[in-house]
Amino acid sequence: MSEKEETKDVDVSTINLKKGVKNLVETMPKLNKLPSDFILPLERNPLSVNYAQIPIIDISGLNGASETRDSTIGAIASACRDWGIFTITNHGIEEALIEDMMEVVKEFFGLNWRAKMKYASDDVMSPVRYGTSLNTSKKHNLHWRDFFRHYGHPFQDTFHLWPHNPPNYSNVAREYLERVWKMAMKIFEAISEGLGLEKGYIEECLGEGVQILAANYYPPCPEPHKTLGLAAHSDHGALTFLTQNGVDGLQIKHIDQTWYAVHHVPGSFLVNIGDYLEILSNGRYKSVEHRATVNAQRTRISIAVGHGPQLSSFIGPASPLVADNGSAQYGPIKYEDYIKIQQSSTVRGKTALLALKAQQSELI
Ligand SMILES: O=C(O)CCC(=O)C(=O)O
Ligand SMILES: [Fe+2]
Repeated sequence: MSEKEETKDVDVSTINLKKGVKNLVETMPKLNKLPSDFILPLERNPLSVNYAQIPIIDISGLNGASETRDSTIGAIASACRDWGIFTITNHGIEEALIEDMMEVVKEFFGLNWRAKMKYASDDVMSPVRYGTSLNTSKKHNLHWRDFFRHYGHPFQDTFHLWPHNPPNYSNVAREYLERVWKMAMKIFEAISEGLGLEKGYIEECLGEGVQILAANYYPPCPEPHKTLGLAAHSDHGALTFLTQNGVDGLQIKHIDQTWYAVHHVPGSFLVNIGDYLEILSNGRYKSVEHRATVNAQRTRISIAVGHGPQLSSFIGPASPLVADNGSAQYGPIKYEDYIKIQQSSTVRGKTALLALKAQQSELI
């Protein structure tokens, strides 16, 4: 290849980009240079960071005798305070179900682009949504990711809208999401108790609640050190449960402001704190900023399931925790409005939450 060809930018039209990065790498198998739209202003090579030693918690202790239960609640409370992310093991969801879920997600992404584009939407609140990058309706640096999202619990509202292809997708996803929801409620009980609240406090705040599944597909990338699969952000809900296909790529920004890579232990879930839990705890626990890196060799697939309050509810700190702190640090805001603000921004990080906090401090 001549010098000129090597330095030439790859021209990828907007139309082609809307079909996603999976389609891009498949239609341009010789692509060895990252198209300039994907180059992100990164301070340093995102692939050069160290692994974090995040806490690993055996949550079967929550079903044990009171001493074991208390020490498990204590471990969860410390992990929430010190890390905002932890690994849970012995959670009771069979590995076979997690593998089946990964398989149907993989099959969904394997459909041709026309089948997936049926679910394409620029509306961030669309109950079922396929897309690429962050927000294709707005101009911004692109990310090396295709995604597919839909609501889970409460199932009666959207189950009929989930994909019918692959044929077993909706049944497998339903079983998976029901089990993850139950597991999340158990952890919310532990977190409530760890915060000194009644056991059922958080679950009650959630009302009917909302569960959102995000499946992310990161194909091999020609220059992975110049871009990201997903830019730094925090999740808007209370807790997100993440599993992946055996390929690492998640990174977190620790309290010391350093980025660390996170290893996923097969069969476990990574659990991370989102903005709603930071708000509810009146800032005792902080949502963890995280991002996804990509690599040159292997496709990475992750499945993240977020849990938050029902969309119509007004969110704010738990009153017993406001009494302790003296004043409410955040909100109130309708949860649905918060999601719209957070999801529509092309500059992520924790900007939405910081704006909510700043707004509140002006009122105090
Ligand atoms: O792929 C990952 O590891 C992160 C996914 C994520 O942060 C999300 O879907 O919100
Ligand atoms: Fe996330």
